[in-house]
Amino acid sequence: MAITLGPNRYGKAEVRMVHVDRSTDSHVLTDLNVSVALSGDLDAAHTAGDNTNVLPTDTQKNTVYAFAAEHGVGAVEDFALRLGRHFVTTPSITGALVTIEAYPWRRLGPHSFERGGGETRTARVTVTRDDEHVVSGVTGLVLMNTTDSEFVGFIRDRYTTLSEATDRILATSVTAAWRHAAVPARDASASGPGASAAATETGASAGATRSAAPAADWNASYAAARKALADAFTGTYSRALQETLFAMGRAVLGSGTGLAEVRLSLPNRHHFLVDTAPFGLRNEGTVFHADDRPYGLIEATVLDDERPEAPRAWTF
Ligand SMILES: O=c1[nH]c(=O)c2[nH]c(=O)[nH]c2[nH]1
Repeated sequence: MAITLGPNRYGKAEVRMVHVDRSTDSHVLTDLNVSVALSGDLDAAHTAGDNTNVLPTDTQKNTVYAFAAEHGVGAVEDFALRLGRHFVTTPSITGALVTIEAYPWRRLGPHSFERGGGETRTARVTVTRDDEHVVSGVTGLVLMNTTDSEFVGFIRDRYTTLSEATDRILATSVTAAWRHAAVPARDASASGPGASAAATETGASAGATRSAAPAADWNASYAAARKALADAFTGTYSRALQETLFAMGRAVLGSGTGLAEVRLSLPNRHHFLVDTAPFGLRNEGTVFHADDRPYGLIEATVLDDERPEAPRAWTF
């Protein structure tokens, strides 16, 4: 039996960083959870205990803080790209995955904020010597329709007890991630705080084959995609959560230019009508039990099939 080392990666996970931009009287608060995973010429670290090629995860964590201190944060996609491009300048490191969760804070005043209980914005950036991918997304976006949802016509076998529902609650907590077809070239993306510093770094992007695109307004793109998700959920008469999912995926791809693919994961947050007959009361769709588990889990990828696939964007 020959035992060899398979694919591997390593990095600092979940660097919790809060950044306060004080450059205006109205402070800008950014609350992030940043994870880094690096790959490259790391066989000897695993097989011979030789750390010559290892950039410590502690250094990776420090780099996250240092980049924010030096350049500010800006859109999470730009911050992740700056970090990823930096890490692959280390000779032994050929690939970097930077994932970011951005926690929402609602402004209460110029320097006061209330933590939003709502959704988390996400970014997943992969950088190698040859290509770059940006996937933006959202998780924990909880939506409910109190009507305009049915579920009928499904298979019935000897184990089926479910009644057909012609008017039910449809609720879900959306996890969605959408892939941008092109990534702005280093110079084009170097806008916002610290742009000049980022633009003057020497890096691996020189000579790499990347599909260059104009500087992206990641924040506007995120807002449009998020609105498309909510509008499609609200506006679709649903014969199954599967149908709603596809409508949401189509809406995201149509929400802006340059979106190639969206992956959706939608738990069906079941709301069961409570039987009030034992109390001599009718329940005409007013009193429900919100069940937390088990739940149906509806997942799919929706693609613009004129754009090339990019499995590396998801499986790094
Ligand atoms: O929208 C639904 N899709 C299903 O596949 C399913 N299965 C089920 O029991 N309820 C539902 N609802």
